[in-house]
Amino acid sequence: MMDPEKYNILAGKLSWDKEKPKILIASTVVPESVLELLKSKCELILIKKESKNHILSKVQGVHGIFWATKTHLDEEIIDAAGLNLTTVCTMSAGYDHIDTKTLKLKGIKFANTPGVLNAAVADTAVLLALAASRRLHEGREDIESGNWKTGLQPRLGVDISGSTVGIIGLGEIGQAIAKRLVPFEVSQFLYTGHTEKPEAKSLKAKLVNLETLNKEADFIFISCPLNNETKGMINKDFFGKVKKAAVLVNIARGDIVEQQDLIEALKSGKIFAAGLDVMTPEPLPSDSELLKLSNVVLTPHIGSATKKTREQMAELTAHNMLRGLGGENMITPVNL
Ligand SMILES: O=C(O)C(=O)CO
Repeated sequence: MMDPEKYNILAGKLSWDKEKPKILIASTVVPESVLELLKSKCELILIKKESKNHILSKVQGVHGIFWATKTHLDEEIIDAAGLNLTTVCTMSAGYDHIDTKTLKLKGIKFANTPGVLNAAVADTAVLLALAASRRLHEGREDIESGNWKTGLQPRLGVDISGSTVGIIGLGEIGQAIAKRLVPFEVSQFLYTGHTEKPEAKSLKAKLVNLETLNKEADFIFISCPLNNETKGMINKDFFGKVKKAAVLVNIARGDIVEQQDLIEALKSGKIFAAGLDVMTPEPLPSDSELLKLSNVVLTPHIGSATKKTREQMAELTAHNMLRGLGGENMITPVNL
């Protein structure tokens, strides 16, 4: 349910001098309650097809872009919007699909939706870690193919209890993953990052470099943003040093991992298993080699896909948009 007071929004007070501002909403996933709120203040231009040409044909003259698609919001679309455009809000935490350089150059305000999805994404990470380490996919295959052996199961998994968990990027999502794993009796948490995180103290997590995490972690969680520094960071070199019984979980972005190198590592037994919510490309083609591997558990980028979380993301995006258009401080702006 929408709570107009939640963000202390100027919902009632917001008014425009002349006509209502126009917002392009590139989404079919925005809840009706959020559309209603926006409709009361703005003229909405709804994009029902995710095709770039369709978006280009609708975007001209808009004041705001509410972006809830993984389509690249690139310079061409931003240019096509024209000079009215003041505010872009993405209904996502990550914004590697947004041309922030062009937004900055043009002085366009930008906001994302951090925070509200931490729990859902961290839950997905734990789901994948357990599923991959306990060979969920292979077990299912055994049942389906009639290969379920009687007696004690020979397909042995690896334990989280007593393990060393490495978290690449101890931001809010990384911390939420670690907090969920504490009751699993993890032996120690390692994390990588540029600086020590104050929150790491209560988790007794130790800041290490990627090389140390690579060599020591039994479970490796990727929870950092995709950028020039992290693109392709988990590659052949990494898999050359990883523990044979290690489990890799990626809930961040597919491009942080060199996917072909991961496939080779999974096939050759350099790594035990992987649980991936993100991959390259998305959607993954149905003939991808990843789908042929038994030691991989895949989910189709469902990290934030719960009803409550998506409603909260949409609400936050809407409130950012109204504030941005109204010249107020946005709730979760990105400093470009
Ligand atoms: O919001 C995001 O960036 C996500 O990818 C959620 O899974």
